[in-house]
Amino acid sequence: MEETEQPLDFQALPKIELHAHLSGSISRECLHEVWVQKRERGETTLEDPLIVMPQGKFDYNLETFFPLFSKYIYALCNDIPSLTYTTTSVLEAFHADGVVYLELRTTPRAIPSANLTSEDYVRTILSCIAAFNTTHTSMRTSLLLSIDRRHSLPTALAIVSLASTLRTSGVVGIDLCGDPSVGEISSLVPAFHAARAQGLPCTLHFAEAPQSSSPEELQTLLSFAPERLGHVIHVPEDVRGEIERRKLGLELCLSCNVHAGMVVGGFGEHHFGWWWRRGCPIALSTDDVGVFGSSLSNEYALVAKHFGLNRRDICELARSPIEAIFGSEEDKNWLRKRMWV
Ligand SMILES: CNc1ncnc2c1ncn2[C@@H]1O[C@H](COP(=O)(O)O)[C@@H](O)[C@H]1O
Repeated sequence: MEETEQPLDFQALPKIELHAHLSGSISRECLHEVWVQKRERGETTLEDPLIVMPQGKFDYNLETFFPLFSKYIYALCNDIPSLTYTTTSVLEAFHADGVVYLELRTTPRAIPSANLTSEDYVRTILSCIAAFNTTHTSMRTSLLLSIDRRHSLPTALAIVSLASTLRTSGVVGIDLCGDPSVGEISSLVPAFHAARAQGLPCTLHFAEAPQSSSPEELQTLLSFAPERLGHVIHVPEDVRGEIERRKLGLELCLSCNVHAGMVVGGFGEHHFGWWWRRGCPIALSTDDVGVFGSSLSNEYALVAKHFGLNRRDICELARSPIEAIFGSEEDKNWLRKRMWV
């Protein structure tokens, strides 16, 4: 920040969040509340979330991070009341942090113990979003459906088909996510071709770890013609050039990358510095604020501090993802009027 400037209120700054995984965005306090309720009703034998994920612990690496979902959070958020409660709490937290446009993403999952299909799961999340959009008109939220790297082709195709069916109900695109150390991307090619054929925009976790950054994998991912990429960490120079040429939207998650040890050198060395003002829209994003503990307003504060961005730069940065949202032209116009200059 420049010496003469008033300090910027990063919470009041209208912000766009484009890379937030629903289950990873649930705060541990919220998980604890769900756990207390379930324990009182004799519905869970799980350990207290505040013991499993102690307050103040944010240094999850990729080995300890992914099992949090499969072994714990999914076992706790496993019926309509817990899904509704946690989703609404996530929406409230983004709203309170000054987010005006949110593309939340989630992996459709069936919950047989509650008799829920993966479509029921997605419809439950969509109805929370619709209710919140109605009551909180200063923030607009829509949903991306995530394909996990470990999914089989039939599952991935079913997710694309579900996204297509639910387009009029708040689904705006497809994401590719999951543990970067597992999964064979080439088997999923037909699913992304199907998404393309149906006009569904795509964002992909890209070069997130060395294991998921081979030249073959990066070329395969670029062949999906994605509109946006997430993380973009281990990207060779020629591929960076291609990303710049295509002006792809970039979802950069600084705290996640630093806390999880996915980048070296800390915040000041983050590749945000390389991508800033290269012509690609940049959406600073939280990834999993429930796990890594940094709100979107804090991500803007971190960038201002470590890269010396002044008020005007921050407003330019906050506006830059308008063109990269998967929402409508009307959403873009609405944002153009609301975002600070
Ligand atoms: C380190 N960053 C990341 N990289 C890759 N995938 C991630 C992720 N953070 C979250 N997920 C994906 O999102 C799921 C949880 O939310 P949903 O159940 O879908 O709402 C995780 O299981 C993982 O597949």
